[in-house]
Amino acid sequence: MTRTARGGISRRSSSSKTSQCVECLLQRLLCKLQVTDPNLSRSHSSFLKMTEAVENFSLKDVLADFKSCLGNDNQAVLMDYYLSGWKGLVKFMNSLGTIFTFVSKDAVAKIQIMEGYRNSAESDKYISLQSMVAYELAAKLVDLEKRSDHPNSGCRTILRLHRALRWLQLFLDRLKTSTAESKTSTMCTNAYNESLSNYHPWIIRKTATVAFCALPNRDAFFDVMNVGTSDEVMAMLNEAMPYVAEVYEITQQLYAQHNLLDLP
Ligand SMILES: CCCCCCCCCCCCC/C=C/[C@@H](O)[C@H](COP(=O)(O)O)NC(=O)CCCCCCCCCCCCCCC
Repeated sequence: MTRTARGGISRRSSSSKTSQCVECLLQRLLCKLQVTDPNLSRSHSSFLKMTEAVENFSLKDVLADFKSCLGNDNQAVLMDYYLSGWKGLVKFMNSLGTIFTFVSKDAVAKIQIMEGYRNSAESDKYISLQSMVAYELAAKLVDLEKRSDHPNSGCRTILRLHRALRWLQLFLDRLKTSTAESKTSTMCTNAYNESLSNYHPWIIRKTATVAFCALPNRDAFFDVMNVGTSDEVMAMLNEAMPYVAEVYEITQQLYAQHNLLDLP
């Protein structure tokens, strides 16, 4: 199935009245959540309370993990730093409120699968994404056509995170060039539509799109990043984003080279 077919117009246009009804329900659910759960409020002051829970957390450290991923030669992507970066992102996402739990749960499950490999007897085979691909392919541990004997191979699990990393890259790129008036929900939705949504079924796409509406505004978002002033956030993003982009590109090439970009 091609990207276009998965996220395509045909699927969207075929879902007429039913889709509108479900969308309506999701919208109502979201409105209700925003009224009853103060954590979901978009107001700056209530969002600041959330930052208390993640006091010592800075997005700067998270993005630094993606720099460390590249090691010294910038060729291999080191697994432990990659997973550490993801764990930090999950922590950040959890601070955004319960509405994002369905996203973080899935990311956590995937991180745990990979940590399981890193703590197994084959730990050294999973030291980098490159060694993982070489090992799993040679040992025939990857379901290439259909999920069956190896439903949670490292290759397919990392592919899901890799696709999500593209969303992150596009979202942070937008944030980097945003102005005080820019809406985080719009930036997030556009980044999602250009990337991850192409791999998600209709119901996940709709739920994700509704959840994005609960994102805090840009200033509050910057506060929870815990990096400093807007200018400092921008400077940090300018410095860190090339590393995220490089990790993405190296992984993309690795998967393309081995025909692994469509793993079921
Ligand atoms: C900032 C707001 C966070 C928005 C997150 C955007 C991503 C939305 C993705 C919705 C995923 C829904 C959950 C289910 C996914 C799975 O079906 C699906 C396929 O897996 P399967 O083949 O095993 O079934 N899984 C995936 O595609 C992997 C999704 C992993 C999502 C991780 C997103 C982490 C976002 C980190 C946020 C940090 C933001 C920092 C910005 C300053």
